[in-house]
Amino acid sequence: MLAEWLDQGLEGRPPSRAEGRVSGGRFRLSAPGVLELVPDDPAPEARACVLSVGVHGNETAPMELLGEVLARLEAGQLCLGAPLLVILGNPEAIRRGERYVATNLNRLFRRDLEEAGDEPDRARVLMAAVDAFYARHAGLSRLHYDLHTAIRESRYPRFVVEPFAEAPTPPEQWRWLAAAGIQAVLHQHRHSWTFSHYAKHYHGAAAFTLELGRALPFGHNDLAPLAPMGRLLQALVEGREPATAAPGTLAFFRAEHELLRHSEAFRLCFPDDTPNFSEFPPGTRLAEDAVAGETRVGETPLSVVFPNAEVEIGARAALLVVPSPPPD
Ligand SMILES: O=C(O)CCC(=O)N[C@@H](CCC(=O)O)C(=O)O
Ligand SMILES: [Zn+2]
Repeated sequence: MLAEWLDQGLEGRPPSRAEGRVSGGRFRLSAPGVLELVPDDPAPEARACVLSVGVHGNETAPMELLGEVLARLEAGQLCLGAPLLVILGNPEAIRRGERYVATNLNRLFRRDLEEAGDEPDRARVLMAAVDAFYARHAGLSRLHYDLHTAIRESRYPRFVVEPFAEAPTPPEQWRWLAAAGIQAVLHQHRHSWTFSHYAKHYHGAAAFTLELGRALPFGHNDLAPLAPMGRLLQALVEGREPATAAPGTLAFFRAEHELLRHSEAFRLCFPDDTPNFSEFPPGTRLAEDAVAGETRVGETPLSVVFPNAEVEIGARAALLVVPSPPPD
């Protein structure tokens, strides 16, 4: 039923059952594409976990990975030990195989959102679902992993974005992520109104956007490099303490500037296939814009992450980042 729920959601079919049991607990569909699972007895190490996929409709590997975890739960190979909120972010975009339909859902997670339209409405549904879920499990530590894949190759194929927020990241996260095959961490320098930022900023959750390789169509993903991440997700589902590794394997970066597209006549001055975390020396011209003029690297080399000249006007066209010391 659970893996079937994911397939039905992807195909736009209504689910065959809105609630039922799995080993160790019960599940309920609380909104389209929103599945809540509640254990009979939460394990001592359980966190209240939000696991989201498909916030961008063309990022399929996380949906396949989470589908495998749900299939194991359904088959009785895992026993539910923690409350989970499993979210299919943008079902219509998933059905179309597109990043978004009208506007980027992952910029809309703010409580003062006033925009009208399908994606703003979806953001409101998801914010309400997260608020209600964390309120129902108020005694537990909060976690949100928002699973994505990136448009381009990357010097670090698997990395996380740590949203900017007051709440510090619990240090165990670095050990879990290192054991799960994450290679780099990018600390955001300002509010970004992404889904993971929402959970961290408004709920104090340990929250990340996880980039798990490149965005490819269904059936073209190699899930083998994501096996350690699959094991981390399984541990969270069972409420077990996940495997840990020394965080010394993680490369840490912090965002220094956000390059915005201000006009139609915006272009990036480097090839489209430049991998994430490519470094440019001082003086390099990075972008030209009819309104903002040109952007050049200053005295310190800058690396570029998520370069995309095709974003909506006013949106982020790249993050410019520098290495940073590991957190204490
Ligand atoms: O590869 C790209 O250019 C985009 C991949 C992607 O969707 N990244 C997320 C990052 C969210 C964050 O900054 O936390 C996004 O752009 O929404
Ligand atoms: Zn994405």
